[in-house]
Amino acid sequence: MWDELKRLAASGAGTTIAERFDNDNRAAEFSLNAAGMLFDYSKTALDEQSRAALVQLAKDAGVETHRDAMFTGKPINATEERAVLHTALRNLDGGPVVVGDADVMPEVHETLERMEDLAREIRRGEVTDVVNIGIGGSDLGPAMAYLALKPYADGPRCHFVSNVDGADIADTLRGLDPKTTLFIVASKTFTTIETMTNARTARAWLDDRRVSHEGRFVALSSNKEKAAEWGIPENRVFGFADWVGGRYSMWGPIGLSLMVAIGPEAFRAFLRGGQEMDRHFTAAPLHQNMPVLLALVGIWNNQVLGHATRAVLPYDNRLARLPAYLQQLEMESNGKSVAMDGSPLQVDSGPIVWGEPGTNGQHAFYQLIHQGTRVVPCEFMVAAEGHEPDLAHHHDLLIANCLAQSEALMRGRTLEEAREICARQGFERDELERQARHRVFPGDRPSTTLVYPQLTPEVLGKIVALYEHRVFVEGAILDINSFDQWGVELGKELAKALEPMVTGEAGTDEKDGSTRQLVEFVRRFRD
Ligand SMILES: O=P(O)(O)OC[C@H]1O[C@H](O)[C@H](O)[C@@H](O)[C@@H]1O
Repeated sequence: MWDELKRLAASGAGTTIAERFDNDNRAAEFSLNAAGMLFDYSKTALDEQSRAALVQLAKDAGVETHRDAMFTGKPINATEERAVLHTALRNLDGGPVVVGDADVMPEVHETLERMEDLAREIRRGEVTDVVNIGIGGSDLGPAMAYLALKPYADGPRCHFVSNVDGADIADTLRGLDPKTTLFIVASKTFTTIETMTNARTARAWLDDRRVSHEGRFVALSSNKEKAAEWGIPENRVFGFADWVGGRYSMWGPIGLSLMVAIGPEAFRAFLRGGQEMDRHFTAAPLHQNMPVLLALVGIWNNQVLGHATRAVLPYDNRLARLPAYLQQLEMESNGKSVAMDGSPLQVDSGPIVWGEPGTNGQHAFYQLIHQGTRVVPCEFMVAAEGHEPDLAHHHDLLIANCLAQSEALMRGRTLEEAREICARQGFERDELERQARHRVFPGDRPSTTLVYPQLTPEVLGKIVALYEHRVFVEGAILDINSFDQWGVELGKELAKALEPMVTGEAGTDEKDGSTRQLVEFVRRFRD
């Protein structure tokens, strides 16, 4: 099928995206309205044939069987022999979900209710600031969502400390009152060096100010023993099972900071949104299935056409951390070189994901997107309505900018048009020709646009679940295990060995010349 797709791509290469709009129905035929959102993928090089071939690719890869295996608790994370059931965390009014021979839903509900009790208590009490200490999946989800849902945040202020760089926690704690600050230590394993180092620093910060630890710490972890060892009382520990992957964990205890900020009701709305996307994903046929289509467009651009990156461009300032969140979700899930059976991948792994909110990006890196030599498929997203009714004219401009970019990418500007512009500006002959060439836009650059009504908790839930399932579908098609992350281990091991070299307790003889030189240079400032 890959060969067939490449053949279709080559045979379609002579037709531009803009020319494909000669068919009046293209916009409707190459978009999907589901779960209250519109996903428009008509500004891509796909045609009916290539889309059908991609749907067939998904079928051949057994996407539906894999999907059902995930939702029914089969151990699809085969390198760690774990089920993958973050969807159970948002299965609010769904049926039982069985892992092994036990229904996991009673415990999911019980934990959710305990979280809600604590969140209510915190929101009623004297806590002014909540500091979530976590990294990766124990940071990016709640940090992204806290910013996204600022209009709903009526609880204590939340802060997110992730980096082992002392600057992070120092800057966060400066100005906070130790008597009204609550620390949430969020770590699935409760062994992550960055998080445990920051948590110890938080404890020392309280000690230095002679404030008792009592009631000041909450732990979110799968490793309840380690959390207990750390001295956090059992009723302040919120556990989750190993079938919740770190980067898929914001729906459960890892979302506590968000729940405290926006309140349990709004958090439930977020879960409901995720569940609605799950229902769509499990019920809709592949060719009318939003996560599947988003994945197929991704596969087409990346593995078939060979575009190595994709830009996520939310025209929504509150989604500023979404690209970072998606970098972990997509790249930690699908950045792998071997198939499930350990053999080398036959095609490229998942793409490099990056992005920034529009319109800021327009004034920075869009130059390359429009005129660079490489094609960057763009994923635009925008809300029909903002949260600032008094500033509706800002929102109109925001939408206009978003739509203008996808139009510009597709249409481009011909040399002829550029010459006319230059002639109007008074350039003549050779100079006109030279100037005109700088003003040409190649066009024919693909993009998709997701439009949602407003960035509410429910809509955010839908968007996050949409991307989770997109990653799942791409992983299934590529025959990748999207749920392990062995690629992060080597650096961790080497860092452990390097620390005593940095402090001078161990020599660097065994290291390569470059590493030795770098350590020695740093050490010059220490002695
Ligand atoms: O939640 P933790 O166990 O502290 O893990 C935090 C993060 O670090 C790991 O190295 C993984 O790469 C991430 O997937 C994980 O989210």
